[in-house]
Formats: sequence, structure tokens, C-alpha cells
Amino acid sequence: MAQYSCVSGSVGLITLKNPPVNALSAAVRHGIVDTVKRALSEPKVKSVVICGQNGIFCGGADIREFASDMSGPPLVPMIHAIEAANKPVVAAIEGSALGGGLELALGCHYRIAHSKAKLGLPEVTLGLLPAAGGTQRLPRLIGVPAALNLITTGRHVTAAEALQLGVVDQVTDQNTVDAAVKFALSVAGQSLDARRISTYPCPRPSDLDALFDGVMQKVRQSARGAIAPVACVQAVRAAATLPYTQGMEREKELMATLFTSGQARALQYCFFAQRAVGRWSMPSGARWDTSKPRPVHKAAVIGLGTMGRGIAVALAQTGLSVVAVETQEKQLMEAKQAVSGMLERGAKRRGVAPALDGISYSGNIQAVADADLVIEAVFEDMTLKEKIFQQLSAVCKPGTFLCTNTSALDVDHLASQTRNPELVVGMHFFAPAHVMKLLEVVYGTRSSPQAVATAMQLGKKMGKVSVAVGNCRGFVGNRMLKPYLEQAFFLLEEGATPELVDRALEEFGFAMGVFRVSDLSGLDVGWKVRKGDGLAEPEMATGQSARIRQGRRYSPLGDLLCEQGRYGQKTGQGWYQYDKPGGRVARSDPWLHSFLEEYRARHGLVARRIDQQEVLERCLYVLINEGFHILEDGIAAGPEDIDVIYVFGYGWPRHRGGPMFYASMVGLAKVLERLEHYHQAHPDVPYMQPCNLLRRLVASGSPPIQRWREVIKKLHSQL
Ligand SMILES: CCCCCCCC/C=C\C=C\CC(=O)SCCNC(=O)CCNC(=O)[C@H](O)C(C)(C)COP(=O)(O)OP(=O)(O)OC[C@H]1O[C@@H](n2cnc3c(N)ncnc32)[C@H](O)[C@@H]1OP(=O)(O)O
Repeated sequence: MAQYSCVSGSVGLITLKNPPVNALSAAVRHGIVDTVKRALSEPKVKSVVICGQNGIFCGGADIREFASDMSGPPLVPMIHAIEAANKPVVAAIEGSALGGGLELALGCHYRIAHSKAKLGLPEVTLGLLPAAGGTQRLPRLIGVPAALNLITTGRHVTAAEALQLGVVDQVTDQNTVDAAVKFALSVAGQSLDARRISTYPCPRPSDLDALFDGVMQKVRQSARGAIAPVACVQAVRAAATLPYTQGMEREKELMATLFTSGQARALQYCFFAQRAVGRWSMPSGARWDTSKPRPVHKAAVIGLGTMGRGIAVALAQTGLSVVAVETQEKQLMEAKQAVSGMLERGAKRRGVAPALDGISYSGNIQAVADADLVIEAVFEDMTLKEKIFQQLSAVCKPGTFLCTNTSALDVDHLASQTRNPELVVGMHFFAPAHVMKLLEVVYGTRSSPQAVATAMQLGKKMGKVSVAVGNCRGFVGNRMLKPYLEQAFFLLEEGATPELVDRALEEFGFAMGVFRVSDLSGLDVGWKVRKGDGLAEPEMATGQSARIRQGRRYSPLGDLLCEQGRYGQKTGQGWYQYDKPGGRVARSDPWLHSFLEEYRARHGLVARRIDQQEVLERCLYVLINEGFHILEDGIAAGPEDIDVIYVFGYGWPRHRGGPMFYASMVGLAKVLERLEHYHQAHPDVPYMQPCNLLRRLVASGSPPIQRWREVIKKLHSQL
């Protein structure tokens, strides 16, 4: 709703009220229409101020309404009526003015923002465009290049930048509503002819075609198949080339296409999923709202390799006091320099002072004794980690939380090395740890809710999207990755090439296909893991047994490349060739193709034609199938957890909503049918047998993803 009052004798004050972000629900839009009418009709009112309650102007259209009820006054005529008013209307912007919220402000004649306010048109991140005149008014106000930047990226700008761009007229450090009322009094009675943005001519850059062609090319490249950024460029082009009313028609047309697209649904699902993962729960019944985190003032990192350095930087950037420990002297010296450099570069980018003093270094594990929380980040070597956890348990003050940055190892086993297993959790960061947004917080069978709550809160403080998951080999992300990678190897055995597989995945929207990513991260990483699992033994790579390991079909292709010293980008050769070790441009490698042909001949395999559809179905559906197993096992509490992990940690295209959402869009019955088909065609290929939960969901009529938790709950209660 919107509340109306008359203040300072002649100012109509309209306050938007819809906690927590004053989204423009039908009730709020009704409220605005009614209160604006009232303010304009009351003779004593000479000017109007629109503000939002609780320190936030408006978070935009109510996204929840998009999936249900779109009745109520539409935004476009509502904003038009404000702009057409014959009394000055001033927007008092505190907190955020985003999306429809900023479009409402652009319909006002003046905008005054608090210095801490953030403004933006983030619709593109929801698969939409600013369709309440935003694509037509903003370029008229701030010019085409700046408007294109804001609308196609959806980035939020500070009040200072908004002032510099000309989005707002004034920035204040004082009470924004008071400042706006004072301003409204000062402009009462003045002509509004020059204040209606829709009447401005759109500044037309001389190189208009070149500008739009260049932007469109860039946008298409980075959009990776997302359609909203492209539509945003088309809408701004309409502003630059058409009269306002025709531009508005074009905006509406483009919005209609986006609005009904699966991409908008996927991106809006992601928006809510990202928030839902914060409301974590554990099978024990412990939950986010009943588990209190303990404050962390001092944190420590053990091991300053690539991961440890990134974690130390991310911790220091939160303002915590950090102790960084590395027992190898040379590595410690190098790490000190590297961490300082990373902190300095990060601070420069953010325009703040580097947190160099917040971090101290030591070669001795004793230095972590008074830390509130320690993150172990040494090599993935269980024996080494066991030793460190035994030492930490002896050295640390009582109550210190002990976390491991393992990407796959058993958190319960590490906890069993300590005196207080309830204080142990996994904190699985993704490389580079100071950049990547994802954090898997892994609870073991004995982890206390407080330990989980503390790790989740610390993750949030570090700017991470933290997802609480159960303990199993590979947790959620890497457990699902395994069948995906294996499937890609099997496809090569059957006749595919790395180029074909990668092209299919990149056209689907991944930034890089599976083989390019493997080359980038280093083929030796997986090789080491497979060796640790007793799979990649060189003597096994010949004869009949080469393709059967531990009683299961296995492809040794990755191991064979590593035996040749082909570790990927860093050695200049892997699934592709590079111009030099460390080179970035991947080229098709004739050696690799001959190697694959020889391999197939040696094993009596006849190459067949494989199309992109098969690549996608086999790689993605086995990954999804494992996701269903993870839900069935209770390792992830809901599909949102899996989807957030894949979008933020594994480059899954956001506009496809994450693997589980994608499955729901494809149709669960179809996913089941294709898995059954491939399982029958390749009975020895692991991971293709459809999961029980998937069958169960299909049998219950393929309910929408929001209702899967009910089916899972029922399934668990029957076990
Ligand atoms: C043929 C069909 C044609 C259709 C024509 C339609 C014409 C429509 C015309 C115009 C359309 C305009 C589009 C929009 O305006 S889309 C919305 C754009 N706005 C945003 O993207 C902002 C989203 N919100 C945020 O970025 C943040 O929430 C922020 C406002 C910065 C506050 O952040 P923070 O303090 O961290 O709080 P949370 O993010 O945790 O949010 C708190 C809860 O509020 C819920 N929320 C937030 N924004 C919205 C919203 N716009 N609508 C509904 N709900 C919202 C959020 O989900 C949190 O709740 P919960 O935890 O329960 O999920």
C-alpha cells in the first residue's frame, strides 16, 4: 500500500509500504495511483514527495507476482500520470531504487538520493528489461552509451555515480525525506516543461550504427545464449531512433517476448533460490533460524598454496584479524608477497585501503592457538590432513571451530581425529577462493548446528553464496561432476572428439566445455584423485582390464594423457594444444585425434557419428540423475541448493536455472525416458540407471520444482 499525508503545509508525502523492500505489488500500485490523484487534487498541496518506508525507496516490481497475479494498475500509465502531473513530484531515494523502483523515480520531476543509496535497472538479471519506460527515459536522461551500460549489465550504481551520470539531481547525507520536502517546497509553482524526461530528445551519437553494432556484438558474446541482454540493446536502440511513444511500443513488444520465455522463469527462480539457500536445515532438524552462530574475530588459514592464499585474502577483506600459516619457508615467503599483491589489487579495484595489517604470517602451527576459527587448506592428502587436525585439536583454545577446505574428502574422518568433533565442518571454497562466490559448508554427522551456523555466517561476511550440504565423497558439486566427466570420456571412446563435446556444452551456455575446463584446471588433478582411489594404475591400462576397474566400466583416456606428460594448458598440451606452456588459445590437436583412433582400434571400438543432442543428453542427464541421488540421500536439502552450487561454482548458465531446474523445464518424464534409453543402449556405462526419486516424481505427475521437497520428505519418512 501507500500512505498519504500532507507535511510542511503544502507538500503531499506518499510513503510506499510493502516490507521488506517496498516492491510494487498490486496493492502498492493501487496505493500510488490513489494517493497521487489525491495530492494533485488537493488545492493546498503545491508539490509532492514519494518515498519508501524503513529506509528503502523501492526494490522494483514484485517478482513473486510475475508467476501468479498480474492484475492491478499497470506501471506504465501510473508513471506516465506522475510525469504528466502539474505539480512537481520529487523522489526521495534511500536504500535502493531498483528496476520498477528507479523507473518510478525517473517518472518524477526530481530525484534526491541519500549518499548511501544504490540505484539500478537489474531487470536483465531476471531475464527481463525495464519495461515501465526505463529503456526509453534513461537514454534520454543520461545518453545512450551510459544507459546501455546500466541496462545491459543491470549493475547497481552508488548515489555518487548516479549524480555524476545525471540520474539524480542531488545527493544528501541528511534525512532524505526532509531534504526532499525542503526541495519540493523550493520548486513549488515552477514550470515543469523541462522536467519531463519522456519529452527530451534522445541524444543521438554520430556513430550510432557502429556504437550499437559494437555493443550488440559484445553483449551477444558475453550473454552465452541469454536473450534479455540482446533485447535490452534493441530497446535502447528504439529510444535512440524512434519517437518516445513508438519506443514505448517496442519496449512493450520486447518485454512480452522475454516475459513468457523460459529464461525469465529460470533467472527468477535463481533469484529466489540464492536467497532460499540461506535458510538451511540439517537432517537432524537443526535450522538457520534456531541455530545461533558464534562471533569470529580472529581466523586462521593453514597452508598457503593457491587455495590458502585466496582464502586468506577473502578473510582479510572482511576486516577480520587473520593468521596465515605455512610451514615451508620458501612457500611462506612467496605467499606473503602474493597475498599482499592480491590485497592491494583488490583494494585498488574497490577504492579502499588494502587490509595488509590485518594479516600476520607464521611458519608455526602454534600461531593459531587463539583463533576463533581455523581453515585448513593443505593438499588433498588425507594423511597430511589427519596430522594437521590432530595438531589443531591439541593447539587451539577450547571452542575453536576447525574447518577443512577439502573438495571431496571425508569430513567425519577428519572430525574423528579431534577431541571435539562437533566443532569440525567442511568449508569447500572454489578457486580462486577470493573471487569465486560459492562456498559449500559441509556438515558431518557430529558437526554442531552452531559450527554450521558460524561457517555459514562467515561465508556470508566474505561475500559468498554459502550452501550447507551433507558429507559424502565430493559433497554436492564434485559428486555430480564425476559422472559428467566420465560420460565425456565414454563419448570420446565411442567416436566423439573433445571439440564436438565442448561445442555442444558451450552452445548450451557453459563458458567452457568439459575438456577446455579440464585443460585449464590441470589434468593431473583428476589423475591424482583417480590414483588415490586405486583406479589409475599404469599397468592396468593395457589388455582387457583397461576399460574395467573395480568391477565397473572405466575409461583410462585421461590417465593415458597424463602418462604422456600432457597435463593441459600448463604443459601446453592436453585435450587441445596451446602455443606454449601456459598459453591460453586452445587449438585442435592432430596428435590427440590419432591417439583416439589408435586407442579405439586397440580396444576394438568402432567410432560412430555422435551428434550434439546426444552429447548434451548424456552429459547433462547423468549429472542431473546424480543430483536426484543427492536429494534422495539427503545430502542436499532441496533442488535449489544443487542449482545454486552449479550456477555459482561450476559455470552452469544462469539463464537455464541450474541442473535441477533445467530438468523440470525439459520435463521429468523426458529426462527419465532418455536415461532409460541410454541405460539400455549402454548397460555397462555407469550412472545412467535412473534414480528412484526421479521415477517417484514422474509417477506423482512431475510436480513443479517448488513441490519436490514434499515428495522427498515423504520418501524419507517411508524409509
Ligand atoms: C505480456 C506480459 C507483459 C508484462 C508487462 C509487465 C510490465 C512490468 C513493468 C515493469 C517491470 C519492472 C521489472 C522489475 O522491476 S523486476 C524487479 C527488479 N528489482 C530487482 O531485481 C531487485 C531485487 N532485489 C534486490 O536486489 C535486493 O532484494 C535488494 C532490494 C537490494 C535488498 O537486498 P537485501 O537487503 O540483501 O535483501 P534480500 O535480497 O535478501 O531481499 C529480502 C527479501 O525481499 C525479497 N525481494 C527482494 N526484492 C524483491 C522484489 N522485487 N519482489 C519480490 N520480492 C523481493 C527477497 O526475495 C527476500 O525475501 P526472501 O528471503 O523471502 O526470498
